[in-house]
Amino acid sequence: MTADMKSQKIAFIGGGNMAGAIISGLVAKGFEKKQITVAEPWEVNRTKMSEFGVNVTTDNIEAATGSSIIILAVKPQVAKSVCNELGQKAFTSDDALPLLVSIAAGITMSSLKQWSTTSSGKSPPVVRVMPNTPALLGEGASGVYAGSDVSKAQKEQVTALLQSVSRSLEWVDREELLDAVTAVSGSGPAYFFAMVEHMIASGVKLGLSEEQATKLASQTCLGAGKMLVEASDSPSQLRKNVTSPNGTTQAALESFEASDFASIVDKAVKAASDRAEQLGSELGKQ
Ligand SMILES: NC(=O)C1=CN([C@@H]2O[C@H](COP(=O)(O)OP(=O)(O)OC[C@H]3O[C@@H](n4cnc5c(N)ncnc54)[C@H](OP(=O)(O)O)[C@@H]3O)[C@@H](O)[C@H]2O)C=CC1
Ligand SMILES: O=C(O)[C@@H]1CCC=N1
Repeated sequence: MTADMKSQKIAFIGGGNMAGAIISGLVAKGFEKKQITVAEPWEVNRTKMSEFGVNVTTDNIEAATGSSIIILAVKPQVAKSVCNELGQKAFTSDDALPLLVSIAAGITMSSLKQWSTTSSGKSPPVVRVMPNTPALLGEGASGVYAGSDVSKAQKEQVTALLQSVSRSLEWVDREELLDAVTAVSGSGPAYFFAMVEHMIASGVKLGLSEEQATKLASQTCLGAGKMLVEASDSPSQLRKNVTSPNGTTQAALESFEASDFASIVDKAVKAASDRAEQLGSELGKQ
């Protein structure tokens, strides 16, 4: 972490799953616990957040006031009311407004800026980030898009923040590409969890104990993931390396293909991307 980041006050508005994953990663990477404040209405989540040693409050304005970076970590459906509240009550200084970093799926930069406009007509610089829950272990993948009024220093701060929790950090130059990021890596962990759930169920049907099947399938997912990231071979070559001619893997892959595996995955990823776009347009009209 840079010395500059150590002096920044960072507020999270919403202390749920994704905020918890990011905060856990930040604390593990040496961010000062006292530089982070989480505003969260639900006591159960406040207790979880306070276990990280960070400041916790129920008051969004208290968390946001004096912070140079405000991370909007509420559900998309709540983003408008929170932004309105920040614009009207937290962004009162005539000085430069803090950086608003939204992780909400689909919610567009123009909605975020419009909703958080102050009474004097100013809106904060906004960065949209699409992280994922492996941030919890410092193994996240994040996509980022910055508005044109975000300074170079602010981009560097966002990079430092996200690099602490993400192995892969991709800046995109068109906002709509964040819907693709959401569909591939934001929602992506759930696809692998679902695949492992099915593999465990199949292993149990074939006679393994649940514990054995869980350990074998989970470690296989981890091992394959590490090979994808660390080996120089492409995913396709790695698949070929496992697939002996007329062997067991070929039998399994042919079964996948008989159900049009590529089309199943393509439709699912497109559905996630479409839903992100739809959330942005539906909620943007409110
Ligand atoms: N989960 C994931 O894998 C990912 C999520 N995201 C995005 O992150 C955002 C948060 O998702 P996630 O963490 O899963 O959701 P959660 O519901 O777990 O967290 C949101 C938290 O915000 C709280 N909240 C509700 N209203 C307010 C308010 N007015 N002020 C402050 N806090 C409030 C909620 O409290 P309560 O429960 O009491 O309503 C809840 O604890 C979403 O916009 C999502 O699109 C992005 C990438 C991945
Ligand atoms: O399911 C969702 O809408 C959020 C965004 C990406 C992952 N979870």
